[in-house]
Amino acid sequence: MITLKGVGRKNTDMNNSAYVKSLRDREGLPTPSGALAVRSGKHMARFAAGKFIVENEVDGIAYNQYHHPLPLCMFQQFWLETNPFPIKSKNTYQVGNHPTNNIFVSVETQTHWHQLFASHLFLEPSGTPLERWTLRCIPDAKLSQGPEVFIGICFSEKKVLITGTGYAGEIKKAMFTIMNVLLPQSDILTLHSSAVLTPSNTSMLLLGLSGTGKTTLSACQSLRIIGDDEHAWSHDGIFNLEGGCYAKTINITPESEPNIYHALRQPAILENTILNSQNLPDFTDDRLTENTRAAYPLDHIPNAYHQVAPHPADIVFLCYDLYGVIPAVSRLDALEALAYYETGYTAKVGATEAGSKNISPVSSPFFGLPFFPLNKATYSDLFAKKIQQHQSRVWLINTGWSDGGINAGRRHALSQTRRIIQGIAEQKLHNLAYKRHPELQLQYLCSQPSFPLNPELSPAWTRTASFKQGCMILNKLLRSCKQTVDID
Ligand SMILES: Nc1ncnc2c1ncn2[C@@H]1O[C@H](COP(=O)(O)OP(=O)(O)O)[C@@H](O)[C@H]1O
Ligand SMILES: C=C(OP(=O)(O)O)C(=O)O
Ligand SMILES: [Mn+2]
Repeated sequence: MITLKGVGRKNTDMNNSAYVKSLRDREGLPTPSGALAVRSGKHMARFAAGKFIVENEVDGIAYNQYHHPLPLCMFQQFWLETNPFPIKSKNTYQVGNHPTNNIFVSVETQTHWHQLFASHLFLEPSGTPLERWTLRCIPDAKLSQGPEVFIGICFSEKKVLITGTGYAGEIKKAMFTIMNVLLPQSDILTLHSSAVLTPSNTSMLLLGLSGTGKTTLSACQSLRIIGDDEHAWSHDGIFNLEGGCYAKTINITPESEPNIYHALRQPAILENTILNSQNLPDFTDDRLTENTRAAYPLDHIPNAYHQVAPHPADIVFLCYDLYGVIPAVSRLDALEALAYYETGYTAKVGATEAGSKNISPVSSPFFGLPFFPLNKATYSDLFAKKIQQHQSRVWLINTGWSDGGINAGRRHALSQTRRIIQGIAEQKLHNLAYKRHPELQLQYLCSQPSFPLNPELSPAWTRTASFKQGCMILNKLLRSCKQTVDID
């Protein structure tokens, strides 16, 4: 019998049972820390092109390259086609850590490890749900007339169907997409962000597309993690939609990211990490994928905060700037904040989306367009209203490339970014000296003895043609922020 240590306090029974059954059925291997190493199969990244939403069921869906319309009868047919596949495991969870603004989802999986994933990422039911959904995940199913990978959402029958992919991230992101449709109907803004509680008992949100640092920066020694990826902002504060984290593990070390590294213990899942002959994970090995992932309950991070948190005093946009034109940290006024929120300039990094192996600049409104299916005005208007109502300060942090950009510069150091986040949380950045950006007009923090920054935009760099070219592209994006433009 396998003994369990360090199990988080939620979903404990389900965690234990799915973990043990997964090992029993040889779905994965136990690593020395007790984490379960599994492989997701051919697809090891989110399928960006493949989500379908049944048509004519919800007002305001903006169908685009991420969300395609599907007739109800097709969805029903696909569902029936998965009936012959044995369901190994079934359990019900809550999505949304709020007594009333939540939904219940019954998760049916073909493997125990996908159920274990659901038990880490979702919550034990305790509230009163707005709706009750069913999610079926059958990686082995090949639909007769469907695409190779199918992620379908049907609002009338409250069903989600995932076939053709075993990448566990699809499970959580499908539920996120549903929450992004349901909650705004009650004036609740949903955000692709991590969230932390600051020492002054306010919350801080960190919005960003995949790879910009949400998970890493939320797992920090001095701030309390609320969640690493999906949050909602309601009239009573900020709450996590999830109950666990889904962290990238490539090149992780106990020194670089101690909280996350130590969270990789029983019954965490390691997805697509290669093990050595002693079953020890080799986090440097990217032969399977660079997008190696770990899923674990929120309680695996010390001092996690499980309540509805106070309204955010500070909101940070994390941007992975390839051009090196965005300074380490800038403060945005309300108009700038809205423009950057609607534009979501950043880069796609690290193969989180299938097909995006190389880094490319992208505009992804709300820092996550693939998960926000409603008309853009829904999210923009709510964002504008909330920051105005709660007087939240908005910051833009570049976690990407500094002076010289990706071709000639270096990435902003994680230690410096952490120091900036800490400075914001402790309200130490307000009274420092700022400069006006020569091309983007932002007010950015300059290096000063009480808060050294290395590098700051150097005058030599700002005079170059490359700098001006990068700024021109970004300015164009910001001006055309009403429409999505892929600029690669
Ligand atoms: N300055 C920086 N800020 C944040 N992350 C950084 C920085 N420099 C390097 N990184 C690395 O970038 C990755 C960010 O990934 P992650 O936190 O998982 O992003 P997200 O949760 O937004 O998808 C991590 O591997 C982290 O170590
Ligand atoms: C799981 C994901 O989240 P992130 O990469 O933002 O952590 C994803 O985008 O597929
Ligand atoms: Mn993340």
